Amino acid sequence: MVPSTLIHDRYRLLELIGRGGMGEVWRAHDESLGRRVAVKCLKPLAQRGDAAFLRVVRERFRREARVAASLQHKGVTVVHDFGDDEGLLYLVMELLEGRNLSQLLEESKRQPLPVSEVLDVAEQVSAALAYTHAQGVVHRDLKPANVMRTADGTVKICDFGIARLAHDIGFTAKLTGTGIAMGTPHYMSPEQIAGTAVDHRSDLYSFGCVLYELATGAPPFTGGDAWSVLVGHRDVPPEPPRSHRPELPAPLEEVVSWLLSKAPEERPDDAADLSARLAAARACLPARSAGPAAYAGSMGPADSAGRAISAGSPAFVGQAAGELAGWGGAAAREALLAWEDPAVRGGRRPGDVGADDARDGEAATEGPAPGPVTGPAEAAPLWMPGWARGMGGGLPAHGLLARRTPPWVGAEPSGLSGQWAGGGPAWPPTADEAPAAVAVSGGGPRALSAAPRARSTEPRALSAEPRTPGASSCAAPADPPPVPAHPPHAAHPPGAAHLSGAAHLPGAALLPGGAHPPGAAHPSHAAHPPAGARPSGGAHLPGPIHPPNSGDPSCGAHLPGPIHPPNAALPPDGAHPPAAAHPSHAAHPSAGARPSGSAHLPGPVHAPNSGDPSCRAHLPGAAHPSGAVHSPDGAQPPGAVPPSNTALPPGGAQPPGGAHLPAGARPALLAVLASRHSAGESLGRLGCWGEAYEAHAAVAAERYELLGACHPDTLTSRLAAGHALGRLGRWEEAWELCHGVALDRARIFGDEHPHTLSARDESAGCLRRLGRAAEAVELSRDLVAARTRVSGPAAPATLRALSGLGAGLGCLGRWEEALDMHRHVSSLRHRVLGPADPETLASRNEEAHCLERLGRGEEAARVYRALALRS
Ligand SMILES: Nc1ncnc2c1ncn2[C@@H]1O[C@H](COP(=O)(O)OP(=O)(O)OP(=O)(O)O)[C@@H](O)[C@H]1O
Repeated sequence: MVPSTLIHDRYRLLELIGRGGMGEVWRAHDESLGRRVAVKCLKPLAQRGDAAFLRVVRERFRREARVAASLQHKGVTVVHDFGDDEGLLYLVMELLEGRNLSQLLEESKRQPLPVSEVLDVAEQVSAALAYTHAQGVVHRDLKPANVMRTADGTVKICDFGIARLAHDIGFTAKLTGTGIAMGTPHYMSPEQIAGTAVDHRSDLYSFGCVLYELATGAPPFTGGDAWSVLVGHRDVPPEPPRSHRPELPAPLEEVVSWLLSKAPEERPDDAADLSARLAAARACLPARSAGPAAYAGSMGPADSAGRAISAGSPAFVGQAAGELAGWGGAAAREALLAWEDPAVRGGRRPGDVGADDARDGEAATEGPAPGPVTGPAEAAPLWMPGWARGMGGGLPAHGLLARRTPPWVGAEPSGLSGQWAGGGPAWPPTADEAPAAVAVSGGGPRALSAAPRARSTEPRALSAEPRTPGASSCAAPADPPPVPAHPPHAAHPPGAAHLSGAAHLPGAALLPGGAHPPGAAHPSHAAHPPAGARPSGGAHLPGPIHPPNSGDPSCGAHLPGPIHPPNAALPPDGAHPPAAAHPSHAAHPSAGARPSGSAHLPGPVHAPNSGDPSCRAHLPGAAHPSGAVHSPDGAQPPGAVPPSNTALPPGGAQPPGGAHLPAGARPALLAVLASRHSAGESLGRLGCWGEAYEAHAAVAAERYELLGACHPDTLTSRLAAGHALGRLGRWEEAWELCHGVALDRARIFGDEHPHTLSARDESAGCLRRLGRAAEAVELSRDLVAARTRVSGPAAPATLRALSGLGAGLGCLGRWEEALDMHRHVSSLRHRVLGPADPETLASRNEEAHCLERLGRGEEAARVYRALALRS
């Protein structure tokens, strides 16, 4: 948009106030009523060219705007009007003259606010939330940028309803059924991160994060990268605010900690419940600051003479330090003054979880912070993760500075002020792109070539055990997988190779305590994929990949080494000559000795439940780790597990790695990996596919090392890495990974196990994307048959397979057949899931698309119209 634009012949845009993920906010003039207003223009969506989808969005916008307009509370921004001006969705609000809390923090150089102001904001926001929650309205994206403080000190929450709209359309939660909200990572509740049900208590958690930031200067979790923030919310108890600022009144700390309870049921049930404690906190204030903060202008705290002062100014520090003297004495006063010290400000900030210097460096290379550079230039990059800048969390929202576009809007050309251009994945994914609870696409062998995260970068305070197994889609098993810790290298007879973990030599019993029989292969070989071994990876399953006591049928006690691929050039009994034990002389088959990735047929490799004897019998690392490729020249080809962690040191010394951890460390490390996996999932849901990929690849590599290539968890991670790569558009690699995992799972679980089928689903999707439609159709037909046998003809998974088949037929130009398929699916979904279910709507949409392609425009339009009404 440009200044002077007249919207709906009524609202003249005057000046851009700011820009967020959803659109731009303008100071405007209502020419009809002759008053100043704020107009939020949503970013245009039309370029997506999906008429039905746009209708759905418009309808949702209207619905949410109506809800927002119905809210009447002095703590909620008034919505006067909304509309659709030739495709431009806009919202007219009262014009708030003031600053949002993010701006206030930036302007105060991220100094914490004086306590009286924190309390003032707490009281006003809790009153507003108590009201809106009583109306049944959940904000879902509460953050400092969405809370305005006006010149007279009134605090108002913005964006009710609009945040929900963003949630609905931005990340297709409704369309895929994943239930994930588009939230701001620094303020996201654990349940938003987990993608589970979100209610008003999620707002209370976000509110706790906001208060934490106001009180300490930083949100509770601000790690050096995305996963550490997400893992922090999910698993790490926040550091008590008073550990950062001892002078905070204890009741205020209690309120913040209560709000930040991980489990919703442990939070207050009602924001009104906070009032007593907030009053108690206010009672702790010295008399002169016990009342509501005085405001002079809109810039922040006022000095004793009522002049506006900058929070970073000496006057501000003096004032706040004066408060401290009342509660915490000289030490507290010093603590606050220390914030002024550049050395303190440049170091770790409250809530940092695991941001090591290397990561900080990485973050710093991502470009200049989009926020106003009001603080010391060196401070922000050191503790604010680069990815978060692009996501708007806790960052200035006043939009006059560059801001990275969220991935979901990146694909659309801007129709506003030209600031939103950028590439991004196609959006939203269709239902068949998201067959599992978390959408799956593909990934590539290179998924595993990323070096694993240095352990030093892991959250320092991660709990040793998974907090709520099963709560996330890939929680660690309550008990670690049955992989005994490897005894110290010294325990092995000289020259003897070692069996890794619980792997068994054919005919050889595993010695108690994981002792290794002489002659067993060295575990490091598991990490040295032989020639021709192929990678796997891909689909992202919504839960632990293996049942709780995952008796891996083919790998026995979780072979820590590679899986033997079919047709591998191995001795029939699977035993390997001693020479093969060391990677440097391993008897890697030549590249031609086994089928390369593309030579594998995408169907079953072994009979169902065959208990793949090769998998059980082969020594770990012997010849064929399924998860890796070893090129003849020894270079790690795409998909190989990073060699850095796996190289066998000269002289046969044990390589560093999980297999050599002290036994007690293993469960903790596995739990950390599970958390990191979940964080990767959350990143994916947030559209950060590059980072999701890195997280999954790193976890895959570490699981490979700890658990072996054919452990179900390793495969899950590899599949997830593949999925992320697919979302990055690297379909060839995605297919390699998905296909490989499908093969491995077929061996481990059997051909018709749901996990196997999920991976094959993904393979089919990749094939379609690669234009290998005939193969995709063939695979989809097999899948439909298998899903029907396993789950029944109307099971959601079967319907997704059918939908994939329809999509493949469409790719082949067989639109009539595709239409039949989609109609069949939508009628079943209609019956099973209901007419308004997103999956039902998605298949109706496919139907309409087929009709269009068949030149049956009127019928297509009818379906689109029905869809728009339905939504
Ligand atoms: N009614 C209003 N009056 C004045 N300024 C407003 C009003 N509503 C929002 N703003 C300001 O406009 C700017 C942009 O707001 P917007 O809601 O688009 O972005 P955001 O909340 O920072 O990000 P996102 O939309 O991604 O959550 C912010 O600085 C916000 O404080």
